[in-house]
Amino acid sequence: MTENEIRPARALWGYLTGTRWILAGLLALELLAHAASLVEPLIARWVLDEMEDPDRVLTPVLVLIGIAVAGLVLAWISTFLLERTAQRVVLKVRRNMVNKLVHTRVDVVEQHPTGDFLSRTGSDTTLLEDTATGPLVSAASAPLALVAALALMATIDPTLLGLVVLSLVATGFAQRRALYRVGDASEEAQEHIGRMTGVLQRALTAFRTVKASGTERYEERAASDEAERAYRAGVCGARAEATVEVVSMAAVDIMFLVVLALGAAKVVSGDLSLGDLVAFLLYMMYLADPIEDITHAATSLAEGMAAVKRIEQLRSIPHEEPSHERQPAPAFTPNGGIRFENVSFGYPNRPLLRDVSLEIGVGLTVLAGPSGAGKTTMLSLVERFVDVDRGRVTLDGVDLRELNRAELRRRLAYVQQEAPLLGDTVRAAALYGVPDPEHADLEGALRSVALHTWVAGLPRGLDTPVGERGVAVSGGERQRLAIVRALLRGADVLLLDEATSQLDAVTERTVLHTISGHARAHPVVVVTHRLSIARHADQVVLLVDGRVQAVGEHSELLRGNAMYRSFALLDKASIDENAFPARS
Ligand SMILES: Nc1ncnc2c1ncn2[C@@H]1O[C@H](COP(=O)(O)OP(=O)(O)OP(=O)(O)O)[C@@H](O)[C@H]1O
Repeated sequence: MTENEIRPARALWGYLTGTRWILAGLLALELLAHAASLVEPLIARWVLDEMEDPDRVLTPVLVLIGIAVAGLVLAWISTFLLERTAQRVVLKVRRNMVNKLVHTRVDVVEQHPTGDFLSRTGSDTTLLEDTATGPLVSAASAPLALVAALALMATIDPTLLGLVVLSLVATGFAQRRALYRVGDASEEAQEHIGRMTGVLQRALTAFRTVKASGTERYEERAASDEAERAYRAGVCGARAEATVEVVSMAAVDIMFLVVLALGAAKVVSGDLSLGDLVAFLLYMMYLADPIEDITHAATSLAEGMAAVKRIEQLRSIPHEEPSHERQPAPAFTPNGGIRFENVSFGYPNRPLLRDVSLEIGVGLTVLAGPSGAGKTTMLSLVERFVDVDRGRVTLDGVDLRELNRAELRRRLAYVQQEAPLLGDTVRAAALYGVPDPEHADLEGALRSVALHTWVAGLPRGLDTPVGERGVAVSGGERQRLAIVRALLRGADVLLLDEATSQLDAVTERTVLHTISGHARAHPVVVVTHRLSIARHADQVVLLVDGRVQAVGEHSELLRGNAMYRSFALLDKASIDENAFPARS
């Protein structure tokens, strides 16, 4: 066995922790069932030997019936337990995968196709269900049953047994290659199913764009191409599986015929009694069962191992939380805040922030600058979605990398650029991630961003469904609901990434007042292209090409920085005194 085969086998063994005793019990039951079947030919011989005496034949017949009934009861119990155990194993693996996924790093999730994650968690684990218990028990019990049957056959006629063993070994060799093909084909099929899910997931997420671009056919083709590749791999696997099965069946048939011919000759020559030949042939027929079980177990395990490989790849994604983090975080002091100290950061093969130093205290800080300058990345560093390459970012003087990540994030409220809504209803979306939703002033927060009248007009008020991904809500409403959620978190620091970009001027004015009010007691960082808010900022940071080009008040930058002035001129509201009242 190569390391590539041993690793998934070891992983599968790991999944069985906690259910191994049940499996051992099931194995015992299975062996009992096999033992019962093994005794049957002996009793059949007993029946044949007693045929001439009707009084004595009744006992072996009754024993035969008793064994058959006991076999059926055992079969029911073991089938049920096998299924239940398989479900438990799959549940455990799914929980573990979900845990891995939600606790992994942001960059891992953002760089990996979502559909593939979904497919591994859903469809690969379903495949595991067929492997987790039944084939494993068969793989352990069937060979034992086979050996026991062979041992009993040896007591009848060693020459005939030699023939049978030879045939079995030859069969195993003939099936080997086909079994590898079953595993490879299954892995390939699952790979394509993952890609198909990815294509569909992407298309359905941007469904309006797909419709408006008239690209339904393109997306359809992309998804059905992947479905077809999965089908082709599946057919290839089915072919290999059929080969494995037929080789087994042929082996059993050929063995039976050869033994029958040779055995009959031996009976004629007087080397073997008729009863012995019948018993040997019954064992031959009995052998068909464990051989079929081994064949099924081998093909199921080949498919299961392919699924385990893909599950393990997902389970090996890195966890976000390094162990060295200190906890708890120091208490927030009003004079504290965030500080970037000579920070440099780059994405793989793409240097971005260069020697950024910046102090963000209580008050409103606006991060402005051209697209791609690194503004969102600066917020990502504060949230520790990514970590600095050089320098450090501190909160209240403590390096963020020394803080417990969960504790750090509890102290931050963040609205990401697309302001997605999570939660089924308006209420759930507004209270998502709020630590004490019972006591949150939802009404007041909605009023502060001018959403209260909108909510009052909804058919079911706060309990109105927002639709998947919040599509039943307009862009501006979504952004304001996201701001409500951030405000209600009661965090020390508020981070807003383009959170007002879809608001009309009047609504924006109300929201900016709320944000400015919040900034009187908290550090608030706003990333924006719309400089209307900059007039009210305590400091505006102009970030260009990953460097801080200028820091100052809006009016200072207007006077002293040509690039900022050109941005502001294009955004008339930022220099129009009447756009909304200036900061008092
Ligand atoms: N996860 C990532 N992996 C690789 N490159 C990234 C990643 N995230 C952002 N970038 C790149 O880093 C640069 C800065 O991105 P960032 O989102 O920080 O800019 P920004 O100033 O917020 O831009 P915008 O104003 O357009 O939102 C961009 O060129 C972007 O392509």
